[in-house]
Amino acid sequence: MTTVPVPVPPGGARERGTRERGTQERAGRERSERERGAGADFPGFLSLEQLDRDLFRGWCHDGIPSRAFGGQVAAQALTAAGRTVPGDRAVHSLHGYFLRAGDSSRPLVYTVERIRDGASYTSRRVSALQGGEIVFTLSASFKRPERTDDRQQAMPPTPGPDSLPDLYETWARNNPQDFAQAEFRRVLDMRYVPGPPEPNAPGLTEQKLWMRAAQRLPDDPMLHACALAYASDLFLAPSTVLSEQLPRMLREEADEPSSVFLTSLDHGIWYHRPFRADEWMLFAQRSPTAVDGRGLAFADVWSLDGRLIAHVVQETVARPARTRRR
Ligand SMILES: CCCCCCCCCCCCCCCC(=O)SCCNC(=O)CCNC(=O)[C@H](O)C(C)(C)COP(=O)(O)OP(=O)(O)OC[C@H]1O[C@@H](n2cnc3c(N)ncnc32)[C@H](O)[C@@H]1OP(=O)(O)O
Repeated sequence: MTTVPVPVPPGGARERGTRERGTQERAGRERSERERGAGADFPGFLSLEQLDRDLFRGWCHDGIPSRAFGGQVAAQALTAAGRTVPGDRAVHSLHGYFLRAGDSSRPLVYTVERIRDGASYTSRRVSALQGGEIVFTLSASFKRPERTDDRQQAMPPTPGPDSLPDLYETWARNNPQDFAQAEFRRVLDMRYVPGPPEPNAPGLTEQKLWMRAAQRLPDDPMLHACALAYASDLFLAPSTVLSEQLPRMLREEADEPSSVFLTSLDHGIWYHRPFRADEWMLFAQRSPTAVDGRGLAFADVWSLDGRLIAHVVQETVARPARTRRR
């Protein structure tokens, strides 16, 4: 069963057998992760072994049952691209397609193509492979900084993160087993902003979350860009269908496994202004449409001091979950 357990993660009988088998496999894998020296922080989650000039290998943690977490694959692909770019250029946009489910028990190999090195802009294409098949493709563009006018809209009024409960505490109360295995806590602090009882406009779903890296990160802008990419794949998929269900998972009465199959199809990020991913970032998300088994969602990403630091767009497969094979 490859259903992504959103918004109410697994813990029910439906997924328990797989989970127990997974525990033994995971023990072996964690051992080998330690042997490889990968740490439980962003530098560890994004660490890549360089096999050749433009060829890298990385490992994904568990986290999304039966498939590698797309945010980690995208962030590792971006890390690989960044390793081939001169240090005076920062990433300003990326576009990726999730083509096959990644298997977190096996490494991913990242090949980087140097598409263009211009005077101002640098373009890279990355393919992430497993077993000789492409799992994810990324196009990323980097540029030298320029001094021009700075215009942005104002941040919407939002309760600050310090006034909101830790998302994991609520999660743990509702999903104790799942919580114990969540990899996300190792790298992300999260606060859910309670939304209005009714959507602001018919057909529109909205949700806001504060997120930041759980540990202080080194002063490497590329690492902060990759951390944002990682975090940005967590809650856009649910926001395409789950305006009511995401808040529901945070309440005590959340007891039913999700009946929705959600998986990220493609992902785009535009980075606007310098930021630190170890400081609070507000992901203000909205989804104006879901149809034909696909939902589209946008996130405006704000720093705590009201700077618009990025935009994220994602298309997601959103279907009723199959409980047995066709
Ligand atoms: C408080 C703190 C908590 C922190 C914790 C928070 C977590 C709470 C948020 C979580 C949020 C998650 C968000 C994840 C976001 C990603 O990370 S998802 C991972 C990244 N994306 C991917 O892996 C997608 C990769 N791409 C693909 O898998 C394929 O291209 C696609 C999109 C499925 C299309 O493939 P296709 O072969 O053309 O399509 P199709 O035949 O329809 O389906 C292929 C397979 O998909 C599966 N599938 C398709 N439809 C269904 C369905 N309706 N039901 C079940 N399975 C299905 C089946 O395995 C199917 O294979 P078969 O069983 O038919 O053999």
